[in-house]
Amino acid sequence: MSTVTCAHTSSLPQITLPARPEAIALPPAQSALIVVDMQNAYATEGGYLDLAGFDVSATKPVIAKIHQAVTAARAAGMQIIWFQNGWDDKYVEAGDAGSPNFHKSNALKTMRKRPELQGTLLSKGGWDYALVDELVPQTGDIVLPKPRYSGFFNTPLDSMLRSRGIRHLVFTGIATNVCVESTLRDGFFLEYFGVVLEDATYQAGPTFAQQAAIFNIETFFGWVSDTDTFCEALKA
Ligand SMILES: NC(=O)N/C=C\C(=O)O
Repeated sequence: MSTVTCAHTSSLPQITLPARPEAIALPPAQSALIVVDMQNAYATEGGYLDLAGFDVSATKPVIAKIHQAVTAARAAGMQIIWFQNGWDDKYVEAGDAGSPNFHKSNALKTMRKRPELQGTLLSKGGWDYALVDELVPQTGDIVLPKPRYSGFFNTPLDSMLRSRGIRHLVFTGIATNVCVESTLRDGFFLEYFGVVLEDATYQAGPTFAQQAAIFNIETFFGWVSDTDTFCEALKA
């Protein structure tokens, strides 16, 4: 089977990650493991997605897979980047009625429907905004707040990656079909190689949303692998 190799990092030490639609070469020192929005909002019952009517009951195994991937990536010298989605407690960063985000964000819509929740969902400093207890950033990791679905919008992500020579992004987190896919797509347009560890992600919505996102990534925007394969490849 062929292996995709970035022409600009091919002289660096590489691992070969078995993936779909084909294996991809990753130089660990020029790769980042991105953990997308593993906050109570997205992974814990009583958080935003749950309150908005999305099923989060099966996210525990995903948290365990992310922990496994982060541990292996850190040991291999990969940069770990934790995204945290949300806004200031007055929701100025969320945008007013002149922003599509005001109209489409299910967190903002849920709070308008249930005013007793106002100020609680995805608000910086609150429980909903916090990362889940099981996943704790360590010294040297980057924790990056982001105000929109894509981690590349209104954040310093692109310059942080370019200043470190990082061209390869390995994605985990929630939700596959929203913030994971949005960031991976924007990365593709910015010339980053994006890989998703399928079992370390979870969708917002029905399972077909996960399948469609994985299909799109595998077919058009990047590569798809899984956590055990990633950890094995790093060990080798
Ligand atoms: N982290 C995400 O994928 N978020 C999805 C929906 C939202 O933030 O409203």
